[in-house]
Amino acid sequence: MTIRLATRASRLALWQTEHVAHLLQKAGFETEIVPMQTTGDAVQDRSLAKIGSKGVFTEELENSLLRGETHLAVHSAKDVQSSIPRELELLAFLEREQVNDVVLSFDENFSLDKHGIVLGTSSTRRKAQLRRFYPHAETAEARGNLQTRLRKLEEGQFDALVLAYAGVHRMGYEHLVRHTLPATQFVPATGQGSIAVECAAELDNELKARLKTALDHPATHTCLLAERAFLHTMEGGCSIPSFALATLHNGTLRLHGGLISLSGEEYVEEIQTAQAADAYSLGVSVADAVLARGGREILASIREHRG
Ligand SMILES: NCc1[nH]cc(CCC(=O)O)c1CC(=O)O
Repeated sequence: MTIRLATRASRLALWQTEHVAHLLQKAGFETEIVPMQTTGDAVQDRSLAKIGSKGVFTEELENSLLRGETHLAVHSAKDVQSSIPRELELLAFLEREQVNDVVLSFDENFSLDKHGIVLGTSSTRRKAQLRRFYPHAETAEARGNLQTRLRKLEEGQFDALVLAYAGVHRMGYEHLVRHTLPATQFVPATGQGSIAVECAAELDNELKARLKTALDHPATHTCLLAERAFLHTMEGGCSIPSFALATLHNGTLRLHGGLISLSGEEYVEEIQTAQAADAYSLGVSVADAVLARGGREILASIREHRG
């Protein structure tokens, strides 16, 4: 049978969807890739925090699932909103790769320690983390897909670009990496480095099970459950500077989550562990602790700032 795959049309999205198609073909399925434009692709002149975070990269793909035009939608797990409609289901998370953020520059001698450097990023989390850990650096808006951002870097709109290693690796830009930011400090966004596969809840159960077997990486799935429960409990979506990274070792799940103010001054982090079976409640518990220990005030000041 032919599985129709909904995807954004960016090069990164197509790479990720081809990867999914390849795994499905190995499991005996035929595949057809159906690229589409999303609001997030169309609106390039405003930061994501300003267009709103609710599914700007996913909604059009989800509508195609709901209309039955495609069987699966392929997303960067990071771009999937923390709660999805009941008619849809997150079926699989592909094995996660290196989760770190990295700094890219055409200048081989680029150093983060230099004064007056300008770093391109469109993420509120990265801006806030840079303000906290590299206060002498300036940040500049860098919206658009990876190719657009690299073009802006090449044009000299900033000295370096901060990106997820996962996308840099998938696009073959590793030769431009000058720094790997430690994930203990620049804790990544929920889901960074994994690919999420979504389907309509009403898709045939036996087909769902076969697709899940072909695609899902159970350890990654467990980590993402905890991170997504954290994000959901934080009530802030992807436009607030929250971060969460779960790791699984010998059945023990560890979740490092937190929230940082836009200025980088206020910082609340929490690390807890639990059994893998309790992934969801671990995410809720870490978020509750962050909110109780000052996170609520940070969220309120971010909302006030946005107006
Ligand atoms: N928000 C855009 C986005 N969504 C997923 C990735 C990278 C790939 C990944 O994290 O899986 C990126 C680019 C970036 O943050 O540098």
